[in-house]
Amino acid sequence: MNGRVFVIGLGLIGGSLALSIKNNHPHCTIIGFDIAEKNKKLGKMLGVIDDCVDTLEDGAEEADLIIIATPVRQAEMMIEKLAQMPLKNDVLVTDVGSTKGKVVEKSRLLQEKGITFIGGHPMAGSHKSGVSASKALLFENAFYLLTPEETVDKNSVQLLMNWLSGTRAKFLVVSPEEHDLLTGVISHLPHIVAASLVHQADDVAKSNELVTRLAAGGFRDITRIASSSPAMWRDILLHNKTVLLELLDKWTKEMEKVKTLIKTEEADEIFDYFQVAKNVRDELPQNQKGAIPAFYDLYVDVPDYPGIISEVTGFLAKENISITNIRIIETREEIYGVLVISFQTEEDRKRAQACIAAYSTYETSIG
Ligand SMILES: NC(=O)c1ccc[n+]([C@@H]2O[C@H](COP(=O)([O-])OP(=O)(O)OC[C@H]3O[C@@H](n4cnc5c(N)ncnc54)[C@H](O)[C@@H]3O)[C@@H](O)[C@H]2O)c1
Ligand SMILES: O=C(O)C(=O)C[C@]1(C(=O)O)C=C[C@@H](O)C=C1
Repeated sequence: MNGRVFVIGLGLIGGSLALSIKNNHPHCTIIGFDIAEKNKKLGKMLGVIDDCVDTLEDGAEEADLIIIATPVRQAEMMIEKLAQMPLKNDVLVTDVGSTKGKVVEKSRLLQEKGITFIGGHPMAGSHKSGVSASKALLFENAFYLLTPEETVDKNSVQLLMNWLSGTRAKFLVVSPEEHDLLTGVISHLPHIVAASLVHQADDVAKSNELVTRLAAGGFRDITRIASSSPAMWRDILLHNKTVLLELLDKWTKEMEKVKTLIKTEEADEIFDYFQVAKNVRDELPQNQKGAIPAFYDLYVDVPDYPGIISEVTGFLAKENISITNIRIIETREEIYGVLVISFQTEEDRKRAQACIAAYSTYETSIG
């Protein structure tokens, strides 16, 4: 497709969408805008956008597709501003925000001007922020939720899906209310719980610094998402207030139930509690992103000596396997460490596992 795409907010999601659109529509022009000058420069330098503009007006006026990719309260402001600007009659406006109710409500300002708005939410991401973390295939196999109002015609929805086909995501139309309930359960509440676990550990660490040194494996897995952007999550909680207050009530009751089981030492019921959770968790689809992180981690048990990281990355370099992240978790202090290497695709992870097995005797696992 030809045309001009205007991305407002050059962060992880705006940048990833820009890359995926360019992949499938190489003849389109992608223009970027961000309140932070450095993000515009970085976006251009990394080839994520073709060009950038100084003002919202400069990018919006000639655009055929406008993507709002800022935190959700800023997205509302962007809609207000766009509704006061001269735009092309047939421009399509969409957003990527993690909440939909308030954004879609605000979009009626655009609809009153005859401008089509379709709420959108690619259901994959990362705890990393910023345009430098952008990936063209971040949304591959993930669900991409769309929340068009009834007044939006089907051709516009199809047109948006065509623009976004390079994401290789699976589109699903839901109402804004259903969206906010579902994401409240599988994304927003878990982020609150992850942050609360970190706060709790940090509190204990004030009197016992071993806590942070020992925090490995399980704690790191369950709290990875606590490293996400605080600005993004502040906005999400404020937007999805009603749903989250209800979910937090239910969560509190659930924790009370567990407390009682422990107090009364109900061994069989405690077993069942974990067994049911295990069954449900084990049945989650494996090959899709979404609630499952968009990075593929490989755990390598390595002896703890200087140069071990370059040794292992050297094996991977020989086979031309690129990595996106690497870190050591020290679970068994001074003897062995666990090297966690992240890859962009499942295929890269499999190749890496075979490569490490060929070059060394280090044990690997996929966590
Ligand atoms: N991170 C995820 O996992 C994820 C996944 C799906 C959807 N989302 C949603 O996508 C949106 C963006 O998240 P992200 O992870 O890309 O965040 P990010 O912090 O990486 O990027 C947001 C960008 O918006 C810019 N920005 C903020 N206010 C602005 C304004 N008024 N005008 C122009 N630019 C502005 C920031 O400078 C930043 O570059 C959020 O609404 C979030 O809810 C995030
Ligand atoms: O994988 C992560 O780090 C994410 O938190 C991604 C995640 C999620 O909760 O699944 C976060 C918020 C978005 O709205 C969609 C996806």
